[in-house]
Amino acid sequence: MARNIFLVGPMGAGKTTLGRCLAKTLGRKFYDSDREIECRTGVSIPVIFEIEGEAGFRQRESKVIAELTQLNNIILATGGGVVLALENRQKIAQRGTVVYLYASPEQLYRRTAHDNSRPLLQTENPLERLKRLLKERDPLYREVADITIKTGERPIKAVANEVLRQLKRYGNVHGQKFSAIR
Ligand SMILES: Nc1ncnc2c1ncn2[C@@H]1O[C@H](COP(=O)(O)OP(=O)(O)OP(=O)(O)O)[C@@H](O)[C@H]1O
Ligand SMILES: O=C(O)C1=C[C@@H](O)[C@@H](O)[C@H](O)C1
Ligand SMILES: [Mg+2]
Repeated sequence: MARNIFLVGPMGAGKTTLGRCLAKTLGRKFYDSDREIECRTGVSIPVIFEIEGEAGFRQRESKVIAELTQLNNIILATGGGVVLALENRQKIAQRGTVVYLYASPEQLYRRTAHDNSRPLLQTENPLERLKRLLKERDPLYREVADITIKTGERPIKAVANEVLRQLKRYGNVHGQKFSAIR
């Protein structure tokens, strides 16, 4: 049985985009904790933040993480704040190989500036917010990560290939067939 692959990292790191790409290449089922919360509630994340606050959202997130980490052979893109709760960090670290996607605050800003689906970035100065969040959370991402990948300015497919190389070295995709992404 292949171990789960969990993607962690800040908003805009590419967890959702890369997770989909990896799942397709590896023939595994893909989940996204943010999408799962939206499906279950029937509303968008900004609406959940508006009605229940961040605390309400975090409770829903922990419930989803507890359930999804029980599955096998999946690829899971997590929300950027999943690592804040110790219980989430423990479950993620125990139940899969964890890949931390790193990008600089400036890169994250460029990738997230075009959409308003991230309530924590709806501020006067989203770049400053990203810097602060990354400073606070980087040690937590590193605490759970088995593999850290700098996404830099590389296109998604190049990042996906690097993740695949590392996972292979790590033994996660050992024995599994996957076609290199071109
Ligand atoms: N390596 C990359 N190079 C260029 N653009 C990228 C890269 N990775 C992601 N992007 C783009 O950045 C945007 C955000 O990516 P994505 O939604 O996958 O991030 P995320 O890590 O899932 O964020 P969140 O935590 O908010 O869910 C998307 O438009 C995606 O196409
Ligand atoms: O970094 C965060 O705290 C968040 C990231 C997104 O994935 C969503 O989970 C939500 O917008 C909060
Ligand atoms: Mg995402």
